[in-house]
Amino acid sequence: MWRRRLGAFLLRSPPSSSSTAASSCQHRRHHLLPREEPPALNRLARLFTSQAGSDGGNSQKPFIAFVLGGPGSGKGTQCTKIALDFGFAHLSAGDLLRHEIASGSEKGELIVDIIKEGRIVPSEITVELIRKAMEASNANKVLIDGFPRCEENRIAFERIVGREPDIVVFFDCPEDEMVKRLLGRNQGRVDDNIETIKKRLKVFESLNIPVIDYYSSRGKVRKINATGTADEIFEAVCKLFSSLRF
Ligand SMILES: Nc1ncnc2c1ncn2[C@@H]1O[C@H](COP(=O)(O)OP(=O)(O)OP(=O)(O)O)[C@@H](O)[C@H]1O
Ligand SMILES: Nc1ccn([C@@H]2O[C@H](COP(=O)(O)O)[C@@H](O)[C@H]2O)c(=O)n1
Ligand SMILES: [Mg+2]
Repeated sequence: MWRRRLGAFLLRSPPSSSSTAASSCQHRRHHLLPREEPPALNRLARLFTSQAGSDGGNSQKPFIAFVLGGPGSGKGTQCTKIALDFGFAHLSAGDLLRHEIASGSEKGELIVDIIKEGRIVPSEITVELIRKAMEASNANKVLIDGFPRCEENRIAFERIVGREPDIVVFFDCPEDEMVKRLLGRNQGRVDDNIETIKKRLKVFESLNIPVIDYYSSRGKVRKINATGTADEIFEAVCKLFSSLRF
């Protein structure tokens, strides 16, 4: 448990200020269960689910949701809410890369240059960070935010982790809205400037859309209209997650 908490503390984005009780999901499947279920309930839940136990024990394969969408479509914002309401571990590929930069490693120096250019970091690096984070979280349901960004990412994940996602959530947002949001983000990110944003939008169209098309052809994509307020979008997210069996 401590490993899960430490992992989550290190690897999750800080909760957004909009993640209030008022904005939490009206449809959520946890309404009848407290978030930290007592041990007896954990054991009972485990008997009735195909996945690992709700104490986070990941002795079986976790439920994996890839979360995709253009830059600024609101992936991080919605993942924070999903993690809170549905008990998912939230692993953001971008946050893991930024964490590597902050560590001062040699790899970090390479990564920061790539992020400034809006390009994609070599898949071996990103997948290894995700693999380790999944292991550290020991979670039975995981959101992998901002991954895979290209076919190379996708193939490397399948090879190294040995899994496909259970679902792919796609936040569909018009470009002008994404640009507006990114320019207003104000979190000191090296890629939140108009030059990098233009490059990221091109990379999204040319490399990420084909991955979404690939998963669509496999029936895994759940598209969500990402316009409107974060709370309005979360209503649609809640309908989706309440309908899932994990
Ligand atoms: N529905 C919304 N309406 C207006 N602003 C939003 C909405 N959702 C998120 N934002 C804001 O837009 C900015 C980008 O959101 P967020 O960081 O969640 O996007 P993202 O898809 O994770 O972007 P990136 O790919 O760059 O990490 C943030 O400042 C966030 O607070
Ligand atoms: N799979 C990924 C994810 C991210 N990157 C790089 O990080 C930048 C920021 O990512 P966000 O998810 O926080 O938007 C992104 O533009 C890429 O440069 C990556 O290479 N591979
Ligand atoms: Mg993000």
